Amino acid sequence: MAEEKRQFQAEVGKLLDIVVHSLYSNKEIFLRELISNASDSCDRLRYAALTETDLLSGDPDFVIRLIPDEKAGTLTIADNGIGMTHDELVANLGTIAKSGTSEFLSRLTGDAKKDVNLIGQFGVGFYSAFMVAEEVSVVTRKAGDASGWRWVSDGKGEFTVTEAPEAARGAAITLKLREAEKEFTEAFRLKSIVKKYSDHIAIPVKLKDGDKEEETVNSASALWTRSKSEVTAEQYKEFYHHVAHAFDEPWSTLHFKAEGAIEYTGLLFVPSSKPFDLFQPDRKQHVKLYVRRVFITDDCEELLPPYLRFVRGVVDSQDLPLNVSREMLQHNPILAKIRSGLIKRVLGELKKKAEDAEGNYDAFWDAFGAVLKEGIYEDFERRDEILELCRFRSTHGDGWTTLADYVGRMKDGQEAIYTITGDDLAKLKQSPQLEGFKAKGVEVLLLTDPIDEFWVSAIPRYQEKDLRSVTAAGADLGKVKSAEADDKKADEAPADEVATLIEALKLALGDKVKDVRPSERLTESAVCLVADAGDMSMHLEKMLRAHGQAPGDKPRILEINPRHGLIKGLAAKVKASGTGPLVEDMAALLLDQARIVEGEPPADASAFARRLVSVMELGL
Ligand SMILES: Nc1ncnc2c1ncn2[C@@H]1O[C@H](COP(=O)(O)OP(=O)(O)OP(=O)(O)O)[C@@H](O)[C@H]1O
Repeated sequence: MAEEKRQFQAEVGKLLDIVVHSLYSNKEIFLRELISNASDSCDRLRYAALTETDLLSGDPDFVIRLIPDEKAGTLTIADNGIGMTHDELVANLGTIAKSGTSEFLSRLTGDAKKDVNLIGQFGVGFYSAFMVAEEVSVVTRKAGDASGWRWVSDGKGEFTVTEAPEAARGAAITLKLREAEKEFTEAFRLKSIVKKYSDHIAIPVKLKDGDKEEETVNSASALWTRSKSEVTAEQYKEFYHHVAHAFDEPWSTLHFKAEGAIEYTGLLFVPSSKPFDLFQPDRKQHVKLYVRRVFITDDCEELLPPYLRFVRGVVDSQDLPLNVSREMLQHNPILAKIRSGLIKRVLGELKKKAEDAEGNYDAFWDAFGAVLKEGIYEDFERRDEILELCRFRSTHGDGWTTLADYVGRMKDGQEAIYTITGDDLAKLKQSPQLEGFKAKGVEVLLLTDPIDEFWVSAIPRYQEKDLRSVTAAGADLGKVKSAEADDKKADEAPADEVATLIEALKLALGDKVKDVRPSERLTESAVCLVADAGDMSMHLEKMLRAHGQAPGDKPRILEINPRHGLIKGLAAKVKASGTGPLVEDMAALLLDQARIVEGEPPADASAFARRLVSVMELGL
């Protein structure tokens, strides 16, 4: 077959451009990436060979070889792992299969300093070879195939693929080093890079230094099988980088051995920064499953629930059978026990860090709180435990609060834990719905994650206290004692005038509102909109509408503030001279204004403008 020329997918082109223009300050990490890929490839073949032993024929011992050639100025990283077919080669090294790639690339700014952090979260894997090489060739043969392929590229938009009958099983990546990067042929330099980043790789990494005997340059034992006292913080970190394809510091490292009826070892990490794909719809968990040190899968949903998908690492079971298939994993009682053991450990660790002043729990919460909160309504059994781990913004100061602290601050007569949902903290704080609560010193939780809408309505109670939205009708503020707020009663428009005004407003607004009623919650604003008990909250409706799935506009309840000058004036006017076009215009303006404060446009913008102008003219 003749040489086949192909273009990189546009996204790869863009990524390569950034890589080549050297965003990385430490280029040596290319070796970690390539060794990491080689080790994954051996892991996958080891697993495949459990059922198809022929795949290992003639070459049963896995090894990764580093072959520097000073004269030619090349470095080869060769493995005898699973290798790639022609189509896999084209797909794996010509496209990026990660979900969210385009979205990620669109976030790059072109400013090297900012982009380097983003790229760090994303990981460039194989493509990092182009940081040091002017040309990269990959010679590969898939285990079980008779013949192989050669892939060559200078990273400038195109690559070629030709048949390579001589290819050995696995993959050999040869880098033609740039003039300035020739140091990567020096044995001493390579050894120190392997020690630094790849010591924990469970497969031997061998280096041939000139005429000297080939030597193994890593420890080549699975890190999680070593005892804690033998592993340094640096080694844990490097292992985390390898297993998570991450670049940040782990926020927390859990290394443990469960013994008893079911035995397994775990080495788990909680990252310190958000991975770029945290909110992908698949909500996949990321802990790899091993059985007696043989890699089984990195796609085992049963291992951890979606609300712990920020956890990275490995679990190695003693008890599962080696030939465990995906179907067998599905309702496996051993796996179910491992899963609850892992959840317990992770939640226990979070609790410990939350109680430790030095634990930097706020940083964790900032990054992953929104994910953990999914557990409040998905893991009924551990709901209370998860709720205790949650942190909230509230009208009480600027920091985070726990629910327990909130309950401790509840006022005499306050029956419920009050919440308000929205998408912007600053705007929420200004919401007219909060006025009455602020006046009575009643604290309100300010919830701004999309997930909040769902769990708030799903959990009715915490410590025997109802959770109630301030925007829902019937938020019984009346029962909360407050001398200052009670004084304001005296300021209200007379009850009969208010009743007449309400009738006039109902008549003018018709079915645009579900009801009109006097408000207890307003102190400074004239009006606000609230959802009737049992109706969807306005914020949820807005969120659904943004996703094109909301039911039509539901009429809301318009609350009026009988203590507000405008309402008092309007009530007196209606009492004295009845309703008319001006009152109708004002009614419509009041409703539109309440909508605007909720972040919604007036129902009819031109009618709104016309009414506003005519009312303003009267004021002159
Ligand atoms: N030595 C190898 N042997 C077999 N397949 C390989 C090898 N190196 C890379 N691949 C294939 O190419 C794919 C892309 O590799 P690349 O390093 O870009 O990404 P990755 O390892 O999947 O993820 P990350 O970018 O997070 O490192 C791999 O998923 C794998 O399928």
